[in-house]
Amino acid sequence: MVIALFRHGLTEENKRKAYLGWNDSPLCPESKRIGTRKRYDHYFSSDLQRCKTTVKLLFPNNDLTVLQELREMNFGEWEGKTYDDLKEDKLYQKWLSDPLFSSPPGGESFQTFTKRVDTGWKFISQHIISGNHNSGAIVTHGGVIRYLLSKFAPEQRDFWSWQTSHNQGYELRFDCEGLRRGERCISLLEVPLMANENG
Ligand SMILES: Cc1cc2ncn([C@H]3O[C@H](COP(=O)(O)O)[C@@H](O)[C@H]3O)c2cc1C
Repeated sequence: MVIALFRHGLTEENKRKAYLGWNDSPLCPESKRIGTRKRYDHYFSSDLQRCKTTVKLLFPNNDLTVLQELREMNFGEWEGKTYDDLKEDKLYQKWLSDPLFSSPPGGESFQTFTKRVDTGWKFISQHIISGNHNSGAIVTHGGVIRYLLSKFAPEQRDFWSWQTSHNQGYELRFDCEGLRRGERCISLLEVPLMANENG
C-alpha cells in the first residue's frame, strides 16, 4: 500500500517567507503549471484553499476527502508575519529556541498540532485499509509532511531535517499490517513533479 504526500503549490505568502498556517494565500501563477502523471486510488486534502486548488491541478476529477486535520500549524498572532517582523519579540525568540515546547500566542502548540495530524492520519489509513485501496495521496502543508516523515519514514530523522519542496512529493510504501499498527513504512520514494505542458 502506498500513501503519497504532496505539498501545495507555492503561494504569494510563501514567497515572502511569511508564517502561513490557518490563514490562506493564493497560489502563484507559476505554481499553477505543475503536474504529474501519477495516479492514486483516493485523494485527501487539507481544507485550506491552497491545498484544494493544488489537488485539483495535480489530480483532476477524482474522489477527494477534505480534512481539517491536515491543516498546517496555527501560528495565531504571527500569521502573515516574517522573521524580520518578529525578531524583536521575546515570545518569538523563545519559540525559535524551543519550538516543540512553546507556542505562538493564540496559535497551536506542537503537541496540539501533532495530535490533530495523528487523528487525520488514522482516518486516512483506516479509509485505505477498509476500502481495500492500494494507494492514496495527501495534499497538505510543509509542517504536516515533516511531521509525518519524522514518524513514518523508514529512517529515523527529526522534524527539522526533512525537506518539503513544492516541486516534489514522497511515496511511503507500507504493508497492510504495518499501516494498521502505525509502524514506520517499508520504503520511501521521492516523486518529482513536472511542468505541465497544458499549463
Ligand atoms: C513547528 C513548525 C515550525 C515552523 N516554522 C515554519 N513553519 C512553516 O509552516 C508553513 C508551511 O506551511 P505551508 O506548507 O502551508 O506553506 C510556513 O509558513 C513556514 O512558516 C513551521 C511549521 C511548523 C509545524
